[in-house]
Amino acid sequence: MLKAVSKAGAGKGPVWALGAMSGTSLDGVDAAMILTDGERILDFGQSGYQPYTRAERATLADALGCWGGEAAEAAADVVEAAHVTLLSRFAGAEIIGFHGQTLAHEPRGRGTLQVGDGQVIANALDLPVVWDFRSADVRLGGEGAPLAPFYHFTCARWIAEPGPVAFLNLGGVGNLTWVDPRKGRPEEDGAILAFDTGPANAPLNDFIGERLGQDFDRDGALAARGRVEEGALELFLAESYFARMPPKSLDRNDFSEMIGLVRELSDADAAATLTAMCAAAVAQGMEHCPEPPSRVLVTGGGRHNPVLMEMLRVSLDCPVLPVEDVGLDGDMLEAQAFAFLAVRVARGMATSGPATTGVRALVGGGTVSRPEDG
Ligand SMILES: Nc1ncnc2c1ncn2[C@@H]1O[C@H](COP(=O)(O)OP(=O)(O)OP(=O)(O)O)[C@@H](O)[C@H]1O
Ligand SMILES: CC(=O)N[C@H]1[C@@H]2OC[C@@H](O2)[C@@H](O)[C@@H]1O[C@H](C)C(=O)O
Repeated sequence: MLKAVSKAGAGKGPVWALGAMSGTSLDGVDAAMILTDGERILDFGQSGYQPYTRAERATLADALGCWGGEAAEAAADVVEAAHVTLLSRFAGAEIIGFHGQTLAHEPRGRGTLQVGDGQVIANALDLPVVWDFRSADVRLGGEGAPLAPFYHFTCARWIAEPGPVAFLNLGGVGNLTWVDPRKGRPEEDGAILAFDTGPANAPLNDFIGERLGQDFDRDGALAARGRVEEGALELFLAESYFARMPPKSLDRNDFSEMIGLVRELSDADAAATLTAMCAAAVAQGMEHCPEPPSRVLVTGGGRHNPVLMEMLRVSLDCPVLPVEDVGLDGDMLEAQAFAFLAVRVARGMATSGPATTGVRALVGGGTVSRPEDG
């Protein structure tokens, strides 16, 4: 067992790593394997998804914003159980990258909290587990998020992108990574600029849940029938977050009050307006890119929403494509990112830096837990 981590840690060759991500949408856990040496992607492997039940989702939702206590412990139990169920279906991994579920994120305040416990996962799977990826970055003055950008850089190299390109993740929260793959490594000056754009699907999901008891606006069907309320959109864009220079990051519920801006509207108009807010936040964020990217490659569940994708196409000055168009898997990219980052942590490589989280210097965040005997 110990051999596995020292092998992944000390060696230079590629290893199969298994990454798992429980995102801010609270829909479930994604897991994926990649073959990597922490610098390159050599192959993609098995992937899988474990949805949370309605009751599990409610337990997680109740714990959002908690820094401890019973609600957070109950959430940790749910997260650990779902991960053990999902990850035990995989074979051949040498190391696991376990992101966990973010319950609270206040990088300039109390810190950042992802549950559950990587040691529990290490013991159950009998593999070394890298986890708590964000705390070290926050302790050193960084935002602790986003962390996928070093992986996005590597993806840009994998697709042999000739110049600057942007990756846009549309999960519960949105995040944008501008990368210049002409630079040799993600740590180099000018290789990356990354930040959270604003809320993405979370407020829309919450609204749809509140009004219609559904999980989300499937295929944008409701928004497609609505009209965007420009006044509400303007009020939303007046939030100081959008003018703030990156790096910057958000907690899932930082913009939860924006539902108030659409409360008086019909279901369809409210859905259209919340969808437009997500797209407008991205458009504002694009202004921060050091130079225009040739295209925006979209990952995360929001790329399945044709209304949102069309709004992005109308408001951005470059092609907007799902990452599948370049051969990547937009449902698994974040899980792959934490597999990649696990190998980097095990090998003492950086996982974030001034251009991704605003941390003072390059930092390799993450704790390594090895399986305990017994
Ligand atoms: N067919 C679809 N139509 C509309 N929206 C969709 C569709 N499929 C997924 N979504 C949206 O995508 C969300 C899930 O996205 P994803 O799995 O990327 O989120 P996450 O990984 O939990 O979040 P984050 O990246 O913020 O951590 C769903 O909750 C829903 O809002
Ligand atoms: C604190 C936290 O969990 N942030 C998530 C969240 O979900 C999207 C966005 O906000 C991003 O900043 C981050 O996740 C991705 C995987 C990241 O770290 O790159």
